[in-house]
Amino acid sequence: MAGVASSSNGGAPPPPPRRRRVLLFPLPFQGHINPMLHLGDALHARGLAVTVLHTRLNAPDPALRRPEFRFVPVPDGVPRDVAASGDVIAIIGAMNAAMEAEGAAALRAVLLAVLADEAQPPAACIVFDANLLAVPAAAAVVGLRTLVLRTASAACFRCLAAYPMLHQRGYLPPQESKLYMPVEELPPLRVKDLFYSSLSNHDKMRGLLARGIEAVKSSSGLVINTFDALEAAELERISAELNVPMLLAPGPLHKLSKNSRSSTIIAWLDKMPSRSVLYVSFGSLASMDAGEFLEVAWGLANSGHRFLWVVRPDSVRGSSDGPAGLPDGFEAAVDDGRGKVIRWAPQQEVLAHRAVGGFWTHCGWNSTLESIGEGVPMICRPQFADQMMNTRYVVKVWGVGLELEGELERGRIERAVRKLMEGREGEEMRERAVELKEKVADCLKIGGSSQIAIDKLVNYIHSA
Ligand SMILES: O=c1ccn([C@@H]2O[C@H](COP(=O)(O)OP(=O)(O)O[C@H]3O[C@H](CO)[C@@H](O)[C@H](O)[C@H]3O)[C@@H](O)[C@H]2O)c(=O)[nH]1
Repeated sequence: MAGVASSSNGGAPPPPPRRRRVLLFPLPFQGHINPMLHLGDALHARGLAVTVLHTRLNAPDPALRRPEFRFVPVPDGVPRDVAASGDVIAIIGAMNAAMEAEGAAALRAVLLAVLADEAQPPAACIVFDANLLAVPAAAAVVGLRTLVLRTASAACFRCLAAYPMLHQRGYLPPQESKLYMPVEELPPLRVKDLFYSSLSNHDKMRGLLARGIEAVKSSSGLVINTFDALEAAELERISAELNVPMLLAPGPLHKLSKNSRSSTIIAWLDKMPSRSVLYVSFGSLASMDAGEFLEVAWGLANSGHRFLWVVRPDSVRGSSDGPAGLPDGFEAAVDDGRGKVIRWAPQQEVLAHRAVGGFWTHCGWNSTLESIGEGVPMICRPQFADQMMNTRYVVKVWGVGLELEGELERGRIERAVRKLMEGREGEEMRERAVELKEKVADCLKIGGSSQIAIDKLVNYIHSA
């Protein structure tokens, strides 16, 4: 009976389980840092201490830092010219080469120092981004268990695991004449939806992927930022086809985080009617040329709809010195206050705002999940990597968006905006998006699939 059983400590309640610590190591890009920090928020909320390793490149923005986490720098060794090139595959390659040098000595030294920190609870494992290839060997040497976080979809992981097969069977590299050919092994994808790299980076990409898959198989488990109701079939196929020790889908991770940012842009949205604003943003990496930028500006202005457009300082190729200039006459065309151009948005808060009725996105996986999580339908304009396959799922599988294909041209943009914001088709997409939002809410409830996945992860961490 509780409270009366005798015990060797004289009837005192048993001590609480020893607090444990989890180490997180994201890749130095916003789209990878955000989900890792959100995972950290969810684990911290379950009582775990969190230490975030970061390279010079991925030192999280001060606005994203959490006072309750510890942040520890790791030397990345990426030469400045490579870092400045913006070539993601080259940056990852240089980082892995430098980190793996001398048996990953620098990373091992950091891990040993972190493990030796007696002011912190004992470290139980490291969750690392799938692309950081030096981690498994370094963690093994210091006796730390590993888990891999994939920040893209389950469908994307499946596609990457199939990369050798896609080459052997002639789907890749993609040929112009076969772009619309279905990939029978990976429905509903077509050749044009596949993740592939430019030919110049092809061998690096192949090596990176092969080792990334090995890292998953040799770790204790794989965490994918997705949720069961969204990608049930893809998750099942991963379980059946790949020998992954533990597969967890606790997403959408941003919904497990209570971290929110305020901004003057929210006050602007507060003044707008419900569902009247199109939010336009292409993530943290995608860019366009000056001609396309002009077409986007006029397409938005001519649509007659309200919009909030994120133009990063490096959004227009060849203009990294400052924000791209808006075309003459543009501001006058929207001077009724219906358009706003900003350099960066608190995106999750913007998408959650009742005034936002649509999202024109590049379909990075975080943006896709953030839109789905708020029931906001999308105009999809993918550029590279997994964005084409995310678009395919948004349009064909979930029916919550339309694709803007072909050359970026103002008339085409205007028509797409009108279709989403005022057409019957757009309304149907919005209804389906709201249904998906409800599924997100279900998976986040106590007993929901995402919460169960986090429970399993916490149990695993405590099992050390
Ligand atoms: O003004 C902005 C623009 C973006 N974001 C945030 O930045 C992140 C962007 O992530 P994502 O939408 O995934 O785009 P990318 O930055 O392009 O992400 C890279 O990483 C993703 C996850 O692996 C991949 O799906 C993408 O293709 C890849 O380009 C999201 O959390 C956004 O909320 C803001 O907060 N404010």
